[in-house]
Amino acid sequence: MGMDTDTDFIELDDVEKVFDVRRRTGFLRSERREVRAVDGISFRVPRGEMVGYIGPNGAGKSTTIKMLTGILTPSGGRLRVAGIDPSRERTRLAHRIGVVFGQRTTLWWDLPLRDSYRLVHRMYRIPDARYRENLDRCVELLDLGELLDVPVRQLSLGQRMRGDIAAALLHDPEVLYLDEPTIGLDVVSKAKVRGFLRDLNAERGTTVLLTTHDLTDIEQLCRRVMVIDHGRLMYDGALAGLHEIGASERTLVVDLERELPAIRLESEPSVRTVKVEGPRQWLAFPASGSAAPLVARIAAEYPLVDLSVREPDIEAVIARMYASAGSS
Ligand SMILES: Nc1ncnc2c1ncn2[C@@H]1O[C@H](COP(=O)(O)OP(=O)(O)OP(=O)(O)O)[C@@H](O)[C@H]1O
Repeated sequence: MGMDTDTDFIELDDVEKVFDVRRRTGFLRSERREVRAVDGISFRVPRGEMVGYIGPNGAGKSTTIKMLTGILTPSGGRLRVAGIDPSRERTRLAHRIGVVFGQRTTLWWDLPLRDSYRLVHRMYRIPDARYRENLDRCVELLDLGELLDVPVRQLSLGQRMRGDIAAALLHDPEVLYLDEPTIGLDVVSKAKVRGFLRDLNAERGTTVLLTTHDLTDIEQLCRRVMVIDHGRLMYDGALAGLHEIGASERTLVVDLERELPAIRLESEPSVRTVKVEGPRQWLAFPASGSAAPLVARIAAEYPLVDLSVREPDIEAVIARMYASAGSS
């Protein structure tokens, strides 16, 4: 275990996962089809990094995570986590990774949290002192004190999620895979979970791979983000880079005195009205240009009440990335 496992802590080289799907096409007839859920992905994650892994539904995120835990065996390519081939040594790897799926719990539904944790304690053969120390820490930082004796099924979604995160951390994993850890949570619970993950990463150096549809999670937690679509890596880099990709257009939000047909400016052909909602209209214009002449023209030709300029947000940027990938 030298430098290599630290810089290439998670290692994927041209990893593929192909599913054979049978589809019924008629009575007694079916056809076989290949679904390339992951289609040749390569990346490295150094120890201690917190990386966002994002993409639209069906992009291949869960399939990647399942291969990283050893639940699924890759159809091709090479994959290592902490130097371990996950599907070959799933049990050995299990002692070094933690997994949290936002959509389903790994806790025992009818048991109080405390009992679930005791089972985890035994399953992973965690030394007693270590277990107590980790449990105390999680209880304090995740605010679980009052919840320990409540059966899991009686917990709110946010409480359960915090309970799940604690369960995944009791055995001191070096890597944490989080699949939608803030899905369905209210604002306060989201903030709590994010704060906890940030501290965990900073204090313990836990490597985190985070899948989410909530880009605020990424904004607040990850400096690096990977975007996957159709099983391929579309982007791997700083979050700021995603902004740049989309910086080609800004939006002018115009409030008129009354509802009018979409604004059209003969003198500004590069401006498009992208949305009309009552007296409010949204106009997209090139970021390289100035908004001032545009504003002057609109004021001259339309009954203008108010306006504001909006910078592109990453949601829009990613949507556009997908749109351009789909049309190529
Ligand atoms: N066991 C399976 N058998 C057949 N096809 C599968 C299987 N698991 C996933 N797929 C297909 O592989 C593709 C990728 O699925 P995957 O669940 O990895 O996407 P995802 O990015 O996690 O999506 P979501 O955000 O909706 O969870 C999809 O087309 C999916 O239908």
